[in-house]
Amino acid sequence: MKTDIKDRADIEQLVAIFYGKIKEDASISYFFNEVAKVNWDEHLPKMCDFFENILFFSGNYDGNPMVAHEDLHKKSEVKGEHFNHWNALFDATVDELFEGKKAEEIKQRSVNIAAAMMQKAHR
Ligand code: HEM
Repeated sequence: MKTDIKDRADIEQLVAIFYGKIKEDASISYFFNEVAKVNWDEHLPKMCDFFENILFFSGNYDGNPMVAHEDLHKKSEVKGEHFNHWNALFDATVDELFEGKKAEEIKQRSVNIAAAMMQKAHR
């Protein structure tokens, strides 16, 4: 039976599996591998900090995702369809692994953040 997201270890599992898919994804891996040339060993722990802060108020994330994505968008246009695909992959991964209030919350918050990023990039 699936359980809810309960701690950092669960977030690490979610992030590892989700970005495993992103790395291989035909439509959005390009932004990470070619445009930003992301260092995955740094990016994944940062994403865990980000999600842990959202779900459990851990206070360990102090970056600015809006600015990071505006910069990315200036280098290569991130379209609505890319964000929709990111969210679809994210939701599918959460649903594969977890079930419960925190699982619903992380999906909803991510859709809202994606919408805000999208609006900022295309205003
Ligand atoms: C098509 C959609 C997206 C693409 C292509 C994308 C791509 C990227 C890339 C390439 C970076 C690394 C930037 C760098 O280090 O130079 C990044 C950072 C990040 N992304 Fe996204 N992203 C997407 C959607 C999202 C969404 C929806 C969220 C939040 C729910 C998110 C959260 C973050 C965070 C927290 C960082 C780290 C920012 C920092 O503190 O440096 N991303 N993203």
